[in-house]
Amino acid sequence: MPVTHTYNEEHYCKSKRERRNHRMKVGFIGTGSMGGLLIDAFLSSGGLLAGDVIASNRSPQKLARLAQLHPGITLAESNGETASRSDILFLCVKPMEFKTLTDEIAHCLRSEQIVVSITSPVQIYHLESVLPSKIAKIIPSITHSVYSGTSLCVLGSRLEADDRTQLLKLMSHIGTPVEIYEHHTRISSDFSSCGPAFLSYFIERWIEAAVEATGIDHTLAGKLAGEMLLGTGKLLTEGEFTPQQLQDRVAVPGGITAEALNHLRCSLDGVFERLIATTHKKYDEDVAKLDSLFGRDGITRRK
Ligand SMILES: NC(=O)C1=CN([C@@H]2O[C@H](COP(=O)(O)OP(=O)(O)OC[C@H]3O[C@@H](n4cnc5c(N)ncnc54)[C@H](OP(=O)(O)O)[C@@H]3O)[C@@H](O)[C@H]2O)C=CC1
Ligand SMILES: O=C(O)[C@@H]1CCC=N1
Repeated sequence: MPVTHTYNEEHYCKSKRERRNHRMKVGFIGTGSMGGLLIDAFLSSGGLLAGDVIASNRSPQKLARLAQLHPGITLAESNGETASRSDILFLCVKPMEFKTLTDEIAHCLRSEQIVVSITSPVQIYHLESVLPSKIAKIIPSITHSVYSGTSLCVLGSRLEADDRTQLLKLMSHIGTPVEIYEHHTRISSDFSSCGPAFLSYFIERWIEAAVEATGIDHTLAGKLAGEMLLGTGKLLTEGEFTPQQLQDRVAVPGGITAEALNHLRCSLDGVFERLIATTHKKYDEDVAKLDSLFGRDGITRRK
């Protein structure tokens, strides 16, 4: 694909030696909820220095707030500038905003750069069909704001071993990167990035019922629930318990937990099957809309 460099081309197309010595620049287009969170987390974890970051956003107010929070980051004049100056470029806009954005920045990108989509329905084949760069999809999680949780990594066909190492190393500053098959993006993301919302809903309903039934203080119930979730997470990861083993350890035969688990088994029958059907239906609809936006001609959909 022919590539035209519009932004100060000579300055940024460095010789190989210069490139080896220069610090990696990481760009973010879209500094809303998730783009902003990623910048915050990379900077506060020490994964990136302020001077490594360049960002642009559609509305300038969010960028101004970001600059106040993180003096030293570069605010680009345009998405094209962010694109052309980044070694790794995170696209942090919503799915249906991708096509407009890729149309805008395609001519500013080069083959050695890595472009990362953080949204699940945008497929590697969508981006590889319109951008000259190496493409990855990395689905982050709100849990990265406390340097926790998994980031789901799908690596496109143009990435080389060094690129993979570089991306996984970067993501490991704010969470645990895990490589997945692209066809498992939705189900994996249900756990890692939607999961905090799903579990919070479960906890919220439980707390409300507890307050209503017993008069326990709402804040106290929230603290008990949060600490319990944290401990359960540790037992399932560091503690090497499986969910089944945890239930067996807590539910002594004939005890209260065993009785309550029997109740949950009946009450939750079919809930998770319907939850998965819901997320996958929405995902399939979004992929179909993106197929139409990006144009299916010449695109081979990989399963
Ligand atoms: N929230 C989460 O926990 C997770 C979200 N994601 C994914 O992240 C993506 C972004 O979500 P989120 O951050 O919540 O959404 P937001 O709406 O908060 O952020 C999107 C940002 O993109 C900006 N934007 C849109 N179009 C352009 C453009 N052409 N050029 C520059 N900036 C643009 C918007 O600017 P403006 O200020 O004008 O609105 C906005 O700031 C979604 O696809 C979501 O699925 C992935 C994992 C977890
Ligand atoms: O694109 C996604 O799947 C993510 C998960 C949470 C919100 N958006």
